[in-house]
Amino acid sequence: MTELEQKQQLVELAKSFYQRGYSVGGAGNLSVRLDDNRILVTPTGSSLGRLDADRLSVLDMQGNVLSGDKPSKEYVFHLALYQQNPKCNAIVHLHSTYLTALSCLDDLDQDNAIKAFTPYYVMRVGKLQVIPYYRPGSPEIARELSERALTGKAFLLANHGIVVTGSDLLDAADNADELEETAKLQFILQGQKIRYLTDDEVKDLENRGK
Ligand SMILES: O=C(CO)COP(=O)(O)O
Repeated sequence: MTELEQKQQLVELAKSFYQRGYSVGGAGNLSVRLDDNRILVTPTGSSLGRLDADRLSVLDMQGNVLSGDKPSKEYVFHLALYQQNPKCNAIVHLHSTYLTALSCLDDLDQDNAIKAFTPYYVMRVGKLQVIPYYRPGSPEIARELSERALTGKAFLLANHGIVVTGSDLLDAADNADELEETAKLQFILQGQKIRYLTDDEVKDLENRGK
């Protein structure tokens, strides 16, 4: 893909999140690893529904702005994940309704906030680690994520939202979709007796990939 195509794809996927109600107002941010260790990231305060490809921020790995508008206040955690995990090539951060609702619950299992009950959750995401609450934009979020960068693809920021990574932007977006749907199902099933996947069923899925 050319750089222009990568920018256009980011604008298109961000709009899709916005149109489906996965982000409202100026919430959420997306990024992609470009060549030469540069990162494309959404500008701070921008609506995911109204991005302009020409104004997306391009950063180097030290966080210097090479072109475009001022980057998302969360660019530090995006860079931390790229620096720590060479397989992470795209990141989606959303305040989508069901995952954010989940992030506000007390007593979540910090190692995995959603116990597997559908195969695609296992195949795409695997587990959902919880990051303690810090204010949006806090460098502490970057510190916590960099410590866990090699241990999973999805992280629930307590009282805030979700961070999902992928091998490219389509993969990260599909992972985010799957995760939001899984959180929605978990709320729909609340109070009912769920048949969780067994450890053997989970292992079988992990060995196959998606
Ligand atoms: O979702 C957000 C913070 O967590 C939005 O911040 P930015 O507009 O700076 O990207």
